[in-house]
Amino acid sequence: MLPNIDFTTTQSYKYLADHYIDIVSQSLKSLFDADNERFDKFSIRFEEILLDYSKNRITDETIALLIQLAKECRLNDAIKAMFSGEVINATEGRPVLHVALRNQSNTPILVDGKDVMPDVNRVLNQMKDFSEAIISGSWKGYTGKAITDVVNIGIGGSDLGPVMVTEALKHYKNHLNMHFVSNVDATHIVETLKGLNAETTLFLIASKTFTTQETMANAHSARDWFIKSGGKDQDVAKHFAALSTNTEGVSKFGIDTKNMFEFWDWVGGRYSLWSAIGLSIALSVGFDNFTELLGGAHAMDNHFKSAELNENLPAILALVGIWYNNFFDAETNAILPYDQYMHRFAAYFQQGDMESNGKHVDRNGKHVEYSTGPIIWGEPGTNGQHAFYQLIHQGTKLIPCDFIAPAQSHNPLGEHHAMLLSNFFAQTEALMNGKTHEEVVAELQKAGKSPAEIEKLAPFKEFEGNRPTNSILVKMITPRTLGSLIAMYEHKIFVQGIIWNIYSFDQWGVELGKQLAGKILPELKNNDEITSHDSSTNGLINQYKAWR
Ligand SMILES: O=P(O)(O)OC[C@H]1O[C@H](O)[C@H](O)[C@@H](O)[C@@H]1O
Repeated sequence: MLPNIDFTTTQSYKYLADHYIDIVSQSLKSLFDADNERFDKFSIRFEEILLDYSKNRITDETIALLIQLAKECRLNDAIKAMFSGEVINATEGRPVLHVALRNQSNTPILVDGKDVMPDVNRVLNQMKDFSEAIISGSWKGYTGKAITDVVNIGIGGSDLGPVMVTEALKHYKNHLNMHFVSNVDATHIVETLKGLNAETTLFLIASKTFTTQETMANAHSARDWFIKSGGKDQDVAKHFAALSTNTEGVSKFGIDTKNMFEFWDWVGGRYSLWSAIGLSIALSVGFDNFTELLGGAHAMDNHFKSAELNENLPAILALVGIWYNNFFDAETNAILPYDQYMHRFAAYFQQGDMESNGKHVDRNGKHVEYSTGPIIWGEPGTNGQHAFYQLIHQGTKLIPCDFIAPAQSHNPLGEHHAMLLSNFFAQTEALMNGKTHEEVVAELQKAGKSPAEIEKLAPFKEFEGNRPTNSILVKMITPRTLGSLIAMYEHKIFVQGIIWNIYSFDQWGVELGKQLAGKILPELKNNDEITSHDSSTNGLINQYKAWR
């Protein structure tokens, strides 16, 4: 059982509310001036990851109170409940065990009294054999040729994780061409299949439920394309594999269950890249690298379970996030990787975080009186700097940012990496220090501006500063480091969900739109005028019918 505590009724919450009044008037700059130890105090090293959270609007007292808050909300009991396979996803009646998928220590993890590890290891071995056969070319297509192209068909968690990781680890990629089709918009599959050869193409149908409309539609279209291109029904087995929990659905579709890579209902869709859903990753970078990715995540799991809260990366990130979300009323959190390979990282955690903690009902089924999950967004640096950083620096909204960068580039080329990293360092410094009126005036004087001009221009050129950031510097983006980073954010999301007293592992909010689309689809089959909805929806449907 998860604890069930309204965090706003705790002692520490009340202290934090008072403490906020104290902190809100202080500048980050003055906090640094007052404490030489600040970086050492507010940074944590884990393997080849350094989290510097000193550029946050916090003091020793803030952290102590936030840790007390986590304790009052019985975070440690919640962590134990997750790792021991308790049914913590209560509204779906399931345990939450993505940690079992990367449990390289192989310690037993029980679900209904049965150790899940033998099944986890069996599927990992199946993935190993299959990926090795495809990569080596010993697996032949229906005309005897080796596979050259892999198309993963899936959406949401069955797409975002594989896309994000295969992009982030592109440096480790082999000769296979990877493609990802998610959108039900035919453009996605049509454009992807252009130029592909059915004889050398492998389709992975990735769907936990094997009922998702978009994925099923794309899978059927892929199969039709395969048959039209010359493949026969009996050849499907050589070109289609399924990654799913739904054996019946898979065989109904016509995929031999020998080509099915199983996972289980205790793996949430947005936590599934570690499962059979990660087969496209194993194909793209090889099984050894996939194992390294799992190893990095497992190391982070162990850290999360055992490190004291003041040295615990996911816990600290979560608590500092709560500080802004619930005391400063920050609505969003930007994730800004200074690494081109990680260009889908923010998009990945849009689902990871927003589908997990975008909830307004607490664990008692009551409407919460406080703010829960933040809006997650972001783009890789430095591109973001030339697009939306203006608002982060000078807008009216407080946007806590996570800056992520590798010290070493996979592509050392001239001064590029030093230039990239100089931006990474400069941005967090600029956001913290800002630029005072005096500094602006001095600069304009130096540029030869007249006093009148200076007076006019100065307000626009000033920066208030005091904008908080976390810096996450890693040695290099390797499969292991990436695995650790992903697991770090997963556990951050978990900690926040525990404190907000919400269920982070269901996603009922995506159902209503699906249901209504299911009702509307038959109404689009003929040209009859539609009157069954509100006037806006009727008007839009009828205009669509007139124009199509
Ligand atoms: O893997 P599937 O069963 O096809 O589900 C794909 C996606 O569908 C839903 O919209 C869920 O909200 C997501 O969490 C899930 O990842």
